Amino acid sequence: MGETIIEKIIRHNTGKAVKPGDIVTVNVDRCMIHDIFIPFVADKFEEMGFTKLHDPDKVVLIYDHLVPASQQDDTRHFHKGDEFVEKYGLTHVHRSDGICHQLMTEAGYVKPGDIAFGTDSHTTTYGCVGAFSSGIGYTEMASILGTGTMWIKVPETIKVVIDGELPENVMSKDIILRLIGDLRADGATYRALEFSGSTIENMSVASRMTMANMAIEAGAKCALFTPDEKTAEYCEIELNDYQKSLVGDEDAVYMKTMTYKAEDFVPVMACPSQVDKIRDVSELEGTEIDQVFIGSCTNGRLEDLRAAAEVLKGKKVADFVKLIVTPASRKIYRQALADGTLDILAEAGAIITHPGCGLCCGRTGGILSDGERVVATNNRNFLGRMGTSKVEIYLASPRTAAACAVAGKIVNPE
Ligand SMILES: CC(C)[C@H](C(=O)O)[C@@H](O)C(=O)O
Ligand code: SF4
Repeated sequence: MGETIIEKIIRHNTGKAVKPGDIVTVNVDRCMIHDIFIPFVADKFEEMGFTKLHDPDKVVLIYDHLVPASQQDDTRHFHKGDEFVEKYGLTHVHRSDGICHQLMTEAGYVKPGDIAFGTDSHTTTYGCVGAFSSGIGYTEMASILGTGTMWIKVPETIKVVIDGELPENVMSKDIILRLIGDLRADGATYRALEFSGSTIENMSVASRMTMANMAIEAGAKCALFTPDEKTAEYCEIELNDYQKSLVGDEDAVYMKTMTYKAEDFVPVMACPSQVDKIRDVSELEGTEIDQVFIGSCTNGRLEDLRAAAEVLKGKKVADFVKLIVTPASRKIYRQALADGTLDILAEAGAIITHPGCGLCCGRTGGILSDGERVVATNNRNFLGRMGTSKVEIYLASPRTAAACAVAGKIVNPE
């Protein structure tokens, strides 16, 4: 019988064919811990009685949520992390290079077909290169650090097929928002989302990353894209036979299949304060806004900044609106600097910040207060995430967000 991509990855890892519902132990190829959780992971690791890491090479520590510190207690996380690095010999450490999910594939830590875990819900992101990756808690992470293994229940797979050419003002963010609206926030709970079709094949790895990143907003355990030539180029590798085999088989068993025509997509937004409250931007036009945020592990990549720059070129951000732009990594920051993208954004009146999580989780720079409205390109519009609980967060694509910044209100990108 045929297999879905997740079933192939797990079979390759464990040496045994699996079916949904099986509980198996996998060898973890790479794991990621970020600054918020390192103190808890470190304490739990020692509490469990471990005295050395199973394999320091498999561990990546990234400071991103709290960098640079905005509250006094933040620095405690860095000190605790630095102690752990010293004591256990970690070598893959990033202290201000960007957001964890960007760095894990950008810096080459996760490759197609790998199994990776991270102490963050958006760890699903690495499915963009065809890896099985998922978020876990700090106790599970401590156990992985000591044993190199992790148990999982093999998920069922929902197949999503998208064919055709997207309208010009539509980005992959609009697709994943629409899908979350259709599935609802719990519609893919503990399932793998497997994407295919000509639209997906024509999409950049960066656009696939946006979609894999948000899979968790429908509850998915992971998202999977078949590795192809674009993936190989992005990962700077040649795909081996195993990696090339990561295609859902014709006769694989899927929980269900959802089919879309690319031409039918329009710019959309997730409205306050649920990720699955999806409306067409045209239904919301005219709603006044106070701020726009373009960044995060969802949409802080070069193509996102370029899309915003295309809209903002030669224009100005509306007087009363603050536009905050946060590249997802130092590499992206420097590329956007070198190719003039940041200059276009600065000229238009954007506030450009250091790479990191920044405003996405309401930490550094730009929190809002009662009655204010923000259009943002990140992945969650939960109550209180970017300021007080009376702030309204509308999630959108970078193209839509940039158009709103110019108009000072919600508008469709041209
Ligand atoms: C801080 C962390 C636990 C959290 C997550 O897991 O997603 C954060 O990254 C977020 O996006 O809300
Ligand atoms: S950018 Fe936002 S969503 Fe991504 S890891 Fe950071 S806080 Fe979480």
